[in-house]
Amino acid sequence: MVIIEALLFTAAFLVVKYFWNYRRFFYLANKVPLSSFDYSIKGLYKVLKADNKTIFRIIREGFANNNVCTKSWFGLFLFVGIVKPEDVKLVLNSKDCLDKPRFLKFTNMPKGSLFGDVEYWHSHRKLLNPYFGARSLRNVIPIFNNKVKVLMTNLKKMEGTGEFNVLYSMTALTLETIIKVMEYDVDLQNQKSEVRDVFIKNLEKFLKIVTVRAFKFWLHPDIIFKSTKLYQKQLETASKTAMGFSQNIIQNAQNLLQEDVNNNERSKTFIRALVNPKNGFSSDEIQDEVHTVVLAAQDTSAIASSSTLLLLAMYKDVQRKVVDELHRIFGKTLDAPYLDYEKINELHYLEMVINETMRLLPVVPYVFRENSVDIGISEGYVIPTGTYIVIPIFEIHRSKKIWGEDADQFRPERFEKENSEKIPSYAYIPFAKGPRICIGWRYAMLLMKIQLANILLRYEVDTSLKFEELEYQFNITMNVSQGYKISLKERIID
Ligand code: HEM
Repeated sequence: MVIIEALLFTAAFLVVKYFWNYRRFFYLANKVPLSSFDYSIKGLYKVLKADNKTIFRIIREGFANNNVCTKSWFGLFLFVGIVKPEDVKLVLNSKDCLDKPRFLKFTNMPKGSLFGDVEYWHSHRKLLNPYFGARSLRNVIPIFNNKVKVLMTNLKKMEGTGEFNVLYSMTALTLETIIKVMEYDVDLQNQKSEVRDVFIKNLEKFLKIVTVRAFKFWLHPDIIFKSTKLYQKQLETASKTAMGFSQNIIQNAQNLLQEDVNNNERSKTFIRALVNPKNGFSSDEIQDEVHTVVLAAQDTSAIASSSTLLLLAMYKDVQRKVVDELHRIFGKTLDAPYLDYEKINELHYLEMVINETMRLLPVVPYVFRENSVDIGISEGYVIPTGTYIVIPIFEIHRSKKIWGEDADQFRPERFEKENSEKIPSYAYIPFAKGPRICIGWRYAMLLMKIQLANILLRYEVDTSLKFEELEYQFNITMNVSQGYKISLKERIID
């Protein structure tokens, strides 16, 4: 009896001590408006059962009240979403908000520059930055052009066969391309679809597991997660994705590095820089960074280009304008010539279309930060230290307050020079912004423009899907649940 009393007393003491130590945190959190998330038993049961489609819906519902900031509690974890571009700007540029939330670190995603601690991130980002600048990227444009030609040969097989999910072809392309940029070769695009799609379907499953785990906080501790079937499934799916190639990529780069060392030159490619012992990265760090870049590059660009094709298939008038621009630049041809850096930069209307697509269908719908000091935002609210700050790109991109009554409509002309000048800074952030802006944004835009120019010159793209009927699911990235179903017909040039 005495022991139980002592235990109860200690437990009560620890609870009081916890709340006393965090009294400022709870005081400030209390002032932030509560989201419309359903905290009842029924609501929590819904989360317990949620699939990736429902998770997306639940997060969206949380922002329905349109406040400057909105909080949700998951146990003692405080999530605060911010929607005003000026607050987003403040957070994304603050040196005190560079970290990713602890809950993402529970997800066993590779701890490369995407999810690493700030110190770790800083050294990796510094090393990688020069290789993703405009000058260095000119060197990879030949790879992009070559890989897109392989894509075109493979798409020929789909011509006239009815609707198919173009995401699989796009993912095979982006995966092969990033691996080639890392100076290794895999032949995925030419594989039979059953072989090729194994990689892609496993990546999809892997990301679904990561998302489900991130949302179900009771699965965060490794000791619990590792005893679940989900963990076995995660290991199984990871080994069947591109992550299975990482050792070959690294080994190959180590061999190639010798050339740079012999010629006494700076490492020619980022993969050689990464494996260069002079830069002091451990083998685990190198492997995680390779996984990160492969994961970050492949799914994202494939979704963005598939989404663009899907919207162009729905909006034929816009497709016509893109093709007019292509004909103006390349002549009335079915076969795109080699696209160099200068030619790619002439594709202004195509760029507006890609921008408008990523506004309506942002590939990364939410980004997260954790603040190491209290952060004051609009209307006097203060986000207490240690909050998981949510930047809901999807909501910001669809906000009627920012974009007007037609915010839900596909209208690339918003990005015409004179109109885009009126878009508030940080209202359009498909690649995030600030010091942790997507390192691959230029890479992605160049590759997408080459792909789309090739496809749209040759094919008229069609779909039976309607924009208003699209449903979305959250797998860290955002996907259209129905798939990116399009059909291809050879274009008739008038
Ligand atoms: C359309 C394509 C892409 C989109 C929409 C996209 C979007 C994003 C976003 C929103 C972030 C910030 C994530 C966060 O702060 O939590 C990010 C980070 C990152 N992206 Fe991308 N990305 C794309 C393509 C790429 C490509 C092609 C690469 C590499 C070749 C890449 C590599 C990375 C890396 C390494 C980071 C982490 C940057 C850091 O924390 O410093 N991404 N991306």
